[in-house]
Amino acid sequence: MPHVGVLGAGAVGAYVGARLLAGNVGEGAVSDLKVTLVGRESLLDAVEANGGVLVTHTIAGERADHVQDDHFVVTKDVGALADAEIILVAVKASHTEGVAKQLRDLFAASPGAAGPQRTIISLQNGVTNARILREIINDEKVAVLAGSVVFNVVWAGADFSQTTSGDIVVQDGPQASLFGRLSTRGGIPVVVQPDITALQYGKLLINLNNAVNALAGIPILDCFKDPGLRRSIALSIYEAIDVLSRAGIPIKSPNKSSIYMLPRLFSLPDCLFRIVMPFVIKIHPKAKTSMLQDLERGRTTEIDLLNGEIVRVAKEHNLEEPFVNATLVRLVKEAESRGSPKMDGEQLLSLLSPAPKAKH
Ligand SMILES: CC(C)(CO)C(=O)C(=O)O
Repeated sequence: MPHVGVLGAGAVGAYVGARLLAGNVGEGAVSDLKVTLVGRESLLDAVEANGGVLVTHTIAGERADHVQDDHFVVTKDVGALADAEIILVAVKASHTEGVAKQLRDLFAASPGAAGPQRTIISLQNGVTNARILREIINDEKVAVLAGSVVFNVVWAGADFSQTTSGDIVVQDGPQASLFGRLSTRGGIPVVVQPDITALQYGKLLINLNNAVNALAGIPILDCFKDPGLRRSIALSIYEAIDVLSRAGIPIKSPNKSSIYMLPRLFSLPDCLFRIVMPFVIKIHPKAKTSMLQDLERGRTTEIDLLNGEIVRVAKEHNLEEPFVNATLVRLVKEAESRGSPKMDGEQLLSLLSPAPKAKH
């Protein structure tokens, strides 16, 4: 019976864990599965208040599955992952180093508890997590695979709803195909690829909309109705593509549409945007980016690893500071202490246009 652990069972982590169970336990299941969700007190409380049941809604709403806690464990204790063959890391990118140290110590204290091989799959936003986990854990019996979740999840109580379409992409390696099979049976298709770095940068470009969404403070669909907010997203993506290409970093789309089309799509006038958008991605009216959800929960965001990564790459390659993304980093950092400023498109666009240089 495979044991899959989720370390950082927030919106995405608990959703993926619950979908694995929905597709792989009970009547007609091909394999039996044990899932351990390591999360915060709020998850434990929500599951208890819901009679030990987790509910998941897939994007089209065609499936609402209930999984009972005789199939899973929810806990705050990382030690519960000692015998997990596969550990999905879904903590915020700012916590990667901390959990890597916890896992390193756990594995050192329980060698062999999960058999000859452990696999860690990073399901986090950003491009550096798998490397950090690999470097800190530094154990030849532990494979660390990069991964990327290309959809959004909104969490309320013990209810987890997938609110945009998209798959999971995972770097090939030990147990990647087992995870892929389990997840696909649970209704989340997994694409396994030998190297996913270019795809991770592609996902990062999609994630640049998180900052605009967080500053607007409204659901993604409402955000996309404002041409100024759409233009702000387009500007940040154009600028990022420019920085990454000048730095020689390849970019590949993690979904079916071309990543280079994305800023053009966001620059379309309302009437065209409304026609084209549904062909690119399905979005539920409740969808809010993880960055806005973080601001609403009073947490620090992943801004440094998203728009901040573009600023970092520019600096590393001695390029001019990317004004739009640097400004978004500054504004989101201010919002982390004050809450979302709930800007409209015109307000945000005016801040994203550099002041004209003084004439001598
Ligand atoms: C909404 C989505 C899918 C893309 O920005 C996301 O990854 C997030 O919320 O972090």
